Amino acid sequence: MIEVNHLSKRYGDQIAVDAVSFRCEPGTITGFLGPNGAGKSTTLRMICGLTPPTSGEALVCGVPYRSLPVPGRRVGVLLDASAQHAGRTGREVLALSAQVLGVAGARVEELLDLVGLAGPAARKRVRGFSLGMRQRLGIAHALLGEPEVLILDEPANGLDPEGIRWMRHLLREHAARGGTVLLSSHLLHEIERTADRLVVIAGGRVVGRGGRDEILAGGGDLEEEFLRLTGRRHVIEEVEQ
Ligand SMILES: Nc1ncnc2c1ncn2[C@@H]1O[C@H](COP(=O)(O)OP(=O)(O)OP(=O)(O)O)[C@@H](O)[C@H]1O
Repeated sequence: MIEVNHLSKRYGDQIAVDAVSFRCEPGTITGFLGPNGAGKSTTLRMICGLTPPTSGEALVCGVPYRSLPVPGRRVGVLLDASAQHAGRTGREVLALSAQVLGVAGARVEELLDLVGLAGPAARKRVRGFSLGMRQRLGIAHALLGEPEVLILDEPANGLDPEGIRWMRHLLREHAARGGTVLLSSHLLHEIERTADRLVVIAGGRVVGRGGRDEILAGGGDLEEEFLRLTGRRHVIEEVEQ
């Protein structure tokens, strides 16, 4: 469960996130959408205790993220796939975190296999990884502590079509087991297929929130609805004229 209550972040004169509220329930995948600079990453960083909010609060499993005794056991986070130590191999990255989380070494091998980084890839240093391989390692890292909540910022970035499909199944299975998923992405078609709930923000404010079918009840696709909600449709129409 994730609860975001009137969360705001101000940088100087600029309000990056403005009284954002939403909930992500167990057993659901929530797609978090918005144009560039809308405030998605800032919101996710505040939920994960990396950026202090100016006001409001975010609770994960009922408490602020930083109050969880071993956060990686409750919440799997992927915010920046390039944040891993470039000089370590994929196996080393996971083995170090497994020690911190008190996770058995066998889980590292299981995850390398699950994300397609077993064999020679596991011995390669992260600096030699493609973007897709970094994302796969980041997803393995998020899953390491068998958390019930997953918070993923653009996890499909750099994945090939097979990888995107694999991730969709992985997230659906996680939700089917009662897990909670919050997923930001610019891949609207993918979000439309994966998420069952949507939160749309623009200019730091929530402009749409609800079940996917409810939001798409007008009969349009998610791209149309996204452009309407975020007030960008007229910009596209001007460009197309
Ligand atoms: N550390 C910071 N200092 C100052 N301004 C910031 C900082 N971090 C984010 N911002 C500003 O806050 C706004 C929201 O940024 P954020 O990265 O949350 O957007 P986003 O929705 O994740 O965008 P994108 O889709 O491009 O990744 C932007 O205007 C950004 O410039």
